[in-house]
Amino acid sequence: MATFKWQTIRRELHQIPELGFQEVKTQRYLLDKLQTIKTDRMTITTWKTGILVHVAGENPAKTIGYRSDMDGLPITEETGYSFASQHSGQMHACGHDFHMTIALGALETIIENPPDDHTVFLFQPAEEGPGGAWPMLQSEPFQAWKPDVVFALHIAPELPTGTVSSRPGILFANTSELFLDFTGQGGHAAYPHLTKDMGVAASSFVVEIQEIISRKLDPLESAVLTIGKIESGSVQNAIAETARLEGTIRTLDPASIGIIKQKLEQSIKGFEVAHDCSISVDYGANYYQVTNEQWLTDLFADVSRECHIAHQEAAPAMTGEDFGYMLKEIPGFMFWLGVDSPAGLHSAQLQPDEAALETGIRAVSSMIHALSGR
Ligand SMILES: CC(=O)N[C@@H](CCC[C@H](N)C(=O)O)C(=O)O
Repeated sequence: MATFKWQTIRRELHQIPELGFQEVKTQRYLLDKLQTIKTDRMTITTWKTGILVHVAGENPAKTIGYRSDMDGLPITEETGYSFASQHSGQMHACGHDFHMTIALGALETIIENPPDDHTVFLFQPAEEGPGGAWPMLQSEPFQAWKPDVVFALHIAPELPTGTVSSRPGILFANTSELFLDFTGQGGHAAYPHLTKDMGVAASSFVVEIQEIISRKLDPLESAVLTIGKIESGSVQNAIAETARLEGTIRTLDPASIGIIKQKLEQSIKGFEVAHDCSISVDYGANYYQVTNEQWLTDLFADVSRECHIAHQEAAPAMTGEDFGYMLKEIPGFMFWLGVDSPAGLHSAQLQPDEAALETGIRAVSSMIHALSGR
């Protein structure tokens, strides 16, 4: 029965994905659900499209924070779900519908059986971009209830349901978005010699910059440079005057991001001369690495085993998370929750196993209780 309730909530949230700082319906939905479980112990406040919920402890010595992200992605869903996204071109393709449902479930468990310490549940907007963690961290409501310790989870499609995974130290990478705009001389497709073709320039650029990782960075450093979107031209028989590339840079060492940006800028200068064009670069949102505190990660492994949830050591991943900014200021950790989906994160076919909702709720609420009074 309880599983059915969380499944319903997850499905309702799945239908209303919204992009970063546009989570208006999502916020309304969560506020309505929170009203149904509201007690005198709970204080609810909003910040932008986010929500903070304070639950007073029985005998508080500190505040424990738990964070869920809220936003969807600009991806057109291809799951075939009967409860697929009702928002055209937007999808919960990174599991934030799961994350929010689990936070609600853990909150309800905590209300039913309050720990000694205070708890703060953070529903944070804009994780996929432009980044809600950093401004939320500095907001007045966050500072008023600032947790002494904070944690979060992320679904892991490649791990079996009923399992969790984490590691001490670095779990997620440093990231920087990358937006490049090429401008040259367009013209008729039949007269290429009279133009500066930005379709050709941008395509060559995508290929050339692969060498930054393979030839210009120390091979012992872990790094990714991905162009995920290419846009150029408007018709088959004209040469494009503009092109836009959108991508992301990822590194495990924060210093490597600077090296990659410097090499990129050198390539840009060379390309401007070689292709007689101008190229502007914008690094968008930058996230700091997720670094897990050793004692908290160890405690989580013990808690998981005690509640019969299989725990395995994770490897660092090149995914990014603005939760890294919270962990930079407050001791904490993040863990992966197995959801056994053949399609991965950011796939239009992502189908996490809803049985994992119960595992997530149990893992989070048990960890809050284990932390309380320590
Ligand atoms: C867990 C996850 O998938 N997070 C996102 C974070 C995106 C950061 C930013 N928009 C960027 O692309 O650099 C990820 O793509 O790893």
